[in-house]
Amino acid sequence: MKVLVTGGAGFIGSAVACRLLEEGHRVVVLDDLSTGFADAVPRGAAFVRGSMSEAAGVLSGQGPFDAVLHLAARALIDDSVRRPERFWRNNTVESLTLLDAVLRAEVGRLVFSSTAAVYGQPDRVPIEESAPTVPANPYGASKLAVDLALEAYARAHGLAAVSLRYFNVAGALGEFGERHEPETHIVPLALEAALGGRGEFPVFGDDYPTHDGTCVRDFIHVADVAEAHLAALRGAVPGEHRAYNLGNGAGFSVREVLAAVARVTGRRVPARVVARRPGDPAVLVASAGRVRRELGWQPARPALDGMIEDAWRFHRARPS
Ligand SMILES: NC(=O)c1ccc[n+]([C@@H]2O[C@H](COP(=O)([O-])OP(=O)(O)OC[C@H]3O[C@@H](n4cnc5c(N)ncnc54)[C@H](O)[C@@H]3O)[C@@H](O)[C@H]2O)c1
Ligand SMILES: O=c1ccn([C@@H]2O[C@H](COP(=O)(O)OP(=O)(O)O[C@H]3O[C@H](CO)[C@H](O)[C@H](O)[C@H]3O)[C@@H](O)[C@H]2O)c(=O)[nH]1
Repeated sequence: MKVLVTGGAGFIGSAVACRLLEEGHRVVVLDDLSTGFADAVPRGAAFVRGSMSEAAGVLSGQGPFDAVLHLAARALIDDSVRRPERFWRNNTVESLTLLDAVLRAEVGRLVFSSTAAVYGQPDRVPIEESAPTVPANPYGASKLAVDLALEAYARAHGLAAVSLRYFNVAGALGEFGERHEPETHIVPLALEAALGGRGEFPVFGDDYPTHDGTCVRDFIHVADVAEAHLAALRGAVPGEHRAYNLGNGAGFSVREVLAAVARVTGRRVPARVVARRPGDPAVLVASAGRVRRELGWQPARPALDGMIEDAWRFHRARPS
C-alpha cells in the first residue's frame, strides 16, 4: 500500500512508519516538526515538512494513496489545560481539514491516533470502548471531536476508519524512541532522574484513591502500537468507524514505575512528592478485548520492565 503518515517524525509515528516500510509499504511522512525531529523519519520514507492541514497538496501531488495514518497532534495534557485554543485548532480544526482532503482524494482507509484521555475519569476500570466519553482535559476533548467526526464521515462517505485509543505508550523500537523537548513523560523522566541528570523526579500527587496514592496507568510498548496500526489497516471496514482501546489491561502506579526503573537501571531514582498535575485522572486501565476479538491484535511485549529496558537502551544511545 501507499500510506501517508502524519506525525511520522514523532515518537510513535516514526515507529509506525518504520514497521510499514519493513512490511513493504510505501510511506510518505507529513510532519511540521513542531514536536518531532527530521532525523526520526525512517530511511526509506519520503518526508514532507508541513502541516496536516496541507495534506490536500500531498495527497493529490504524490498520490494515489491507499491509506492515511493520522498521528500528528499536540499531546501534552497539562499544556492543553493552560492553552486549550492551540489544541482545538491543531488537533480538531486541522484534523477536519485533513479529513476533507482524504475524502476529496478518495483515500479509502484512515487510522486515527485517539487516546485513553477521551474517557476522562472512568466510572469503572478496566475501561471498555462503550464507556462514557467525558474528557477531563481539552486534549482528550480535541481528540474525541475527531472520533465523532470519523463516525459520521465513515457512514456518510464509505470511509474505512479506525480510532486507536492508546493508553500510555512507552519503550522504543530500535532507534525510534521517546524524545520530546521538553520531556514530560514518566518513563524518560524517571530514566533521566536515575542517570542523575535532572535532580529529583516529581511525583504528581500521592493522595489519589489508588493502592499507594499515586496515579495508575496502563503502559503499552510502542512496538505493539505499531503492530496495531498494521492490523487496523488490514481490518478496517468501508462505511464503518471502529474505536479500539490499546492497552495491556494491567495498571502500574507512578511509584511502581519508579521501582521498575530502579530495577532495570540498577540505580536509585531520587523522587519527591509534589502537587497533583491538573487534568490527570487517577486510574486509566484498558479493557482491550475488542481489538483482540475483531483485529486479532494482542500485545507481544506486555512486561513493564521490558518496555523500560528498551527505553533505557534508546536513552543511553542518545545521552543528550
Ligand atoms: N505518547 C502517548 O502515550 C500517547 C497516548 C495516546 C495517544 N497518543 C497520540 O499519539 C500520537 C503521537 O504521539 P507521540 O507521543 O508520538 O507525540 P510526538 O509529539 O512525538 O509526535 C507528534 C508528531 O506530530 C507532529 N505534529 C503536531 N502537529 C502537527 C501538525 N499540525 N501538522 C503536522 N505535524 C504535526 C509533531 O511535529 C510530532 O512529530 C498523537 O496523536 C498523540 O495524541 C500518544
Ligand atoms: O514528572 C512526572 C510525569 C508524570 N507523572 C505521572 O505519571 C503518569 C503518566 O504521565 P505521562 O505524562 O507520562 O502521561 P499521561 O498519562 O499524562 O499521558 C499520556 O497518555 C495519555 C493517554 O492515557 C495521552 O494520550 C497522552 O498523549 C500521553 O502523553 C501520570 O499519572 C502523571 O501524573 C509524574 O508523577 N511526574
